[in-house]
Amino acid sequence: MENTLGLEIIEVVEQAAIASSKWMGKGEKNIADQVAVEAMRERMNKIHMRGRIVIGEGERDEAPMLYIGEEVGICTRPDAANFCNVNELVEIDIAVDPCEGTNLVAYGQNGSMAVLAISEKGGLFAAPDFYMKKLAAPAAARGHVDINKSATENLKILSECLNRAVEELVVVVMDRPRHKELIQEIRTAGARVRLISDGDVSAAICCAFAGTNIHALMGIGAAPEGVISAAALRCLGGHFQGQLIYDPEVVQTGLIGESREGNLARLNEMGITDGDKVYNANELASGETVLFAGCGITPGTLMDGVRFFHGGARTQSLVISSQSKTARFVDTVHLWQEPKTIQLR
Ligand SMILES: O=C(COP(=O)(O)O)[C@@H](O)[C@H](O)[C@H](O)[C@H](O)COP(=O)(O)O
Ligand SMILES: [Mn+2]
Ligand SMILES: [Mn+2]
Repeated sequence: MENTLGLEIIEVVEQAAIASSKWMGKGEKNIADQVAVEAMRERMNKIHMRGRIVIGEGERDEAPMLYIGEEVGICTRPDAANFCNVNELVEIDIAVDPCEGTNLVAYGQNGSMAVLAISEKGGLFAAPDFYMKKLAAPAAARGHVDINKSATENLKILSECLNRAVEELVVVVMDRPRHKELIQEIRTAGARVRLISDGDVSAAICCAFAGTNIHALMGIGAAPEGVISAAALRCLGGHFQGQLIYDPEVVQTGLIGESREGNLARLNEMGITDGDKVYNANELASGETVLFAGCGITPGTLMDGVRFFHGGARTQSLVISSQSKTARFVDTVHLWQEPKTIQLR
């Protein structure tokens, strides 16, 4: 799967990032999102594949493009037989967030990316549009930290696994009222907190890279983003656990349905009978082959944002593969005109 898709999915996230970054700092989050969706979909539909969106822009009929269940790729077209040997192609599932951190783009802040994860059919957990309690940490702490333990206990374990004092640990937490106590607990334990307004996918992935000075992600963010983060961390061997949150009182912000009971019933309808189950990275991204791709829209810890120059743009992407066990940082110069000289720095 990697051989045929690797380069193409880089272009998919690059195109989404370039389109969205044109709206950077313009205060128009919906447009920054919409153009990313359109660009991602257009490039995706040029790939020789039979893809299906399992995490996308919303349920069928509610979002017109990249909606859950939408089929993408040349080989899903009615006239596919003219282009592809349909029976030979592996069916793949795709989780997308064409603009992860729409507010960050709209307000010109760091940390937004165009992201996607791919696996063979059934290889990604089709997370409902709910919230998810998340715990991400470096590979050295995988299986040692535990989402069921307190933040204080996990910080002590992290400190042992990483061989650094709790005071030397940095935990990313989304700046939300629901995390007031969590933030206090982390600070009391002695660790330092980096509060982010949006963009917890980037924070989760940073945990798996030494040198980012991010050692854990704790707290509640969106469930679909949890699956995309898990896909990357599964490939990198990092720690990721996620637990769906269905109680509106716990979340305190955002739309999550009317009641705890109603949400549990909705989960049941989707076949999720244990609403409290804790999923690890291998369960959220269980496929034999998993690929993650992300491209910076605005500058971030792992990747630079899109930089325009006269007649082109430069992007930085990250492609992670479970198959080749690689994390490739890809630096691309996109030329829209005949170049005279390519400016490297
Ligand atoms: O920041 C985020 C928003 O994603 P997007 O809508 O694609 O721009 C995500 O990283 C978060 O995981 C999540 O969506 C956020 O925590 C939602 O929670 P809230 O803002 O408190 O309702
Ligand atoms: Mn998002
Ligand atoms: Mn988004």
